[in-house]
Amino acid sequence: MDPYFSQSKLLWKPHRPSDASSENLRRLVNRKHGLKLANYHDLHKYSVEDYTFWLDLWEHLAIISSVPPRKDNILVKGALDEVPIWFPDARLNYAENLLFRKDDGIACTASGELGLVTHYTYRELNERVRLMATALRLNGLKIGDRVAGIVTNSIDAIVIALAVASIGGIFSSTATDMGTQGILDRYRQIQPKFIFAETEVLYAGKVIDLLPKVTDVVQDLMNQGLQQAILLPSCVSGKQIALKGVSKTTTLSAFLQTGDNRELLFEQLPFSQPLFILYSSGTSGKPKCIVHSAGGVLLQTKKDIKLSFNATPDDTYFQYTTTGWMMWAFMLTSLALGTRIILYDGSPFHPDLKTYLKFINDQGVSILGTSPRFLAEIQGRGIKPLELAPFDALRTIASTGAVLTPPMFEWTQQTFGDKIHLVSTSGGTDICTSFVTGAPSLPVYTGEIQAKSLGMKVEVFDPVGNNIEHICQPGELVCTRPHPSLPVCFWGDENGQKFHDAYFSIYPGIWRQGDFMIVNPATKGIMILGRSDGVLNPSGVRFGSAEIYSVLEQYSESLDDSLCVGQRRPQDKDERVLLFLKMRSGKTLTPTLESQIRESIKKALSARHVPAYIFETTDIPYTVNGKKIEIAVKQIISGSNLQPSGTVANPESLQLYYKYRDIEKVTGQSKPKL
Ligand SMILES: CC(=O)CC(=O)O
Repeated sequence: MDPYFSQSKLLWKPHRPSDASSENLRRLVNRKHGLKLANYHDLHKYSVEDYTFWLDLWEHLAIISSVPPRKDNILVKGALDEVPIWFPDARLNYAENLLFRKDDGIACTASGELGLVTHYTYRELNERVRLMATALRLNGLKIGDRVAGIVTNSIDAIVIALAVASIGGIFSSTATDMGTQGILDRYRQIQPKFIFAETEVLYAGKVIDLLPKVTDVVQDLMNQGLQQAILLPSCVSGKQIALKGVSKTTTLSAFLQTGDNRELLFEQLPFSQPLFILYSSGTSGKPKCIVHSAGGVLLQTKKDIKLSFNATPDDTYFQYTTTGWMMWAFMLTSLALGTRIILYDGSPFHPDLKTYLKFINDQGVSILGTSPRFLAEIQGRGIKPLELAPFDALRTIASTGAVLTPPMFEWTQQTFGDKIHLVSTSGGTDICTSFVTGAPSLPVYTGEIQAKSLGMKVEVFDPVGNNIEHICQPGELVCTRPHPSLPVCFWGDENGQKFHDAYFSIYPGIWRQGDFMIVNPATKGIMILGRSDGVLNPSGVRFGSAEIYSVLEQYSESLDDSLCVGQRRPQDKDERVLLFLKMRSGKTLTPTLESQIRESIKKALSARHVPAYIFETTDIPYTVNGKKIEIAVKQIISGSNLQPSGTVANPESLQLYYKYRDIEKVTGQSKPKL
C-alpha cells in the first residue's frame, strides 16, 4: 500500500446516504438533463465538465433573484484574463437572500465568556438591518462604497454587514485583537467611508480598552476619506464610551437615530457586484485585499453549508471564528438556509474549556465548525466531552484552518461517537469556500478529506504542470477551471498584475493554491500535506510538514505544539529538516523523549523523514487567524531578514528562531545527530 494511505481505514459510513442534499441535487441533474449520474463522484465529474451545473445548483439552492440567470449566457470574458464574469444578466442581492425569513424563529444566538445568552429572531434581525441600512443610506452610503469594522463576532457585526450588502456597499472587517499597523495596512488600501469600531472587549477574562487603538486608526483614516466613525457600546458593560477629541465620531445609538422609518430596500445588483474584501494572511509585506463578489460568495458558501454539512432550518451551526477570518463570511450565509448561527465572542478557554463544551451542548449545536488545534487541546487536556454532556444534537464536526491528521481523525470520531460526520475541509480566503470538503453521502476514511467540492476542478500538478494525481504522487493543488467565487480582483491592483502573480504565475491560466496534496486512488479521498512553500525536501525526498505533525500526535500529553521546517542557508548544499517542540507546562524534552520521537517518525514514515535537529522552543508563531507560520521561520533560519506583517499574532516569537541560522553554535556539533 502507498505509505501515504497506509493508515487509511473506514471510519464512518452514512446511515442514509440518499438523504444527503447532494443526492437531491444529483437526482435533479439526472431528471433535468436525462443523465444517469450514479453517485457523488459522477456528479462531481459533470460539475466540472459542464457549466450548466452552476444553473442546476442555483435552482437546487433556491437563490432569490429579481432577474434570473440566462441559460445561454452563463459566463463571459471579464476585465482580468483569468476571471470571467458569471451570469451577466442576473440581478440579485446577497442580504435579501439571507433575510428571506421574517418569522419569530431564532436566527442568531450570541454569547461569550460571561455566559450570557441572547437570542435574535429573524423578525428582529430584519428590523435591525432596516434601521442600520436607512441610517447608512441617509448618511450617504452608495453602491461600491467601503465600510470597515473592527468588530467582535456579535449581532452588530452581522447587522452592519447585511445593511451594507442591502445597499451594495462593500464590507470588510478585522478582529479586535489586530494591531494598529495591521488594521491600517488593510484599511488604508481600501479607504472606507464609514468605520464601526468596538470600544471595550473582554478576552480571556481581561477587559481590553480599545480606545487608544481606535483613536489612532480613525485619525489616520480621516486623511484617507473616512467620513464617519461609529463607536459600538462596550462588550463588557454595554455602556457607550466616547472617543475624545476625534472629529466625525458618533455613537451607534446616535447614528441609528439618523435613520427613518422607510422600508428595507435590497438593491438589485449584478452577480459579480463586490460584497466583501478579505485579506491574505501573508506574513511579510502588505496584505492583499481580496475582493469577493456577492453572487460568488452566496452560491459557493450556500453550496458548502447545504451540501457538505447538510444544513437545514432545523440546524444550529456554531463556527468558532473572529470577524477577521473568511470563516465568518462563510458562516454568515447559513442564514440563507434558515439555519440558526451561534455568535461567540471570547476565548474558548475562559473560564475553562469544559464550560465552553457544555455551552455547545446546551445550545443544541448540530454542526460544530472548529479546528485541529482546538480538538488537540481537548485531547491534550484529557477531557472526555461525552462525560460532560450528551451532545444529543451534534451530528457534524467540521474542521478547517489546518490539516486534520489521521490520528486526530480517529480520536475525534472515537471521542464524539459514531453518529458524528467528521468533515475536514480545505479552501481559503482567496476563494471564500472550499476546494475539497465533506460529502455526507460518502464514507469517511481516516486522514482523508472525503471529496473534491462540486464545481471545483481540483487537480494535482508536478512542478512542470503534469497532472500526477493518477500515479498517486503528492503535488501542487491546482484548480484548472474557473468557478464563481474567484476573486473579482485585488483592491487597488489596477492592472491585475499582483492578482496574476499571486495565483497564475507558476502555471499559466491555472490557479495554484499553494497547498501540497495527494489523492487516494482507491477512495478518491484527499490528504493535504501542508503548504507547498513549506514542503520539506531533504536529499530530494519531498514531503509535507503535516506528515510529521501526524506522528507527533501520539505525544500530545507532553507536546503542546510543534513546528517542522526546512533549512537551507546560502552555504548549505542540501536542505535539512528542523523540528521545534513546545512542551506542555511541567514537561521537558528529555534525550529519551527525543529518541522516541525520532524512532516513531522513522517507523511511521522513513529514516529520510527524521529531522536533522530537534529543539525545544517556548513559542510558535501563528497568524491572527490561528494558522501556524512555517514559511517565516523557514526564511529566518535560512538567512533572510523578515519584517513581520500585522498578520502575525505573536511577532515576538519570531525572534526565538534567528539563532538557528548559526546552528552549529547552538548545538556545538558540526554535523546533525541522526
Ligand atoms: C476553508 C478554509 O480553508 C479555511 C482556512 O483554512 O482558512
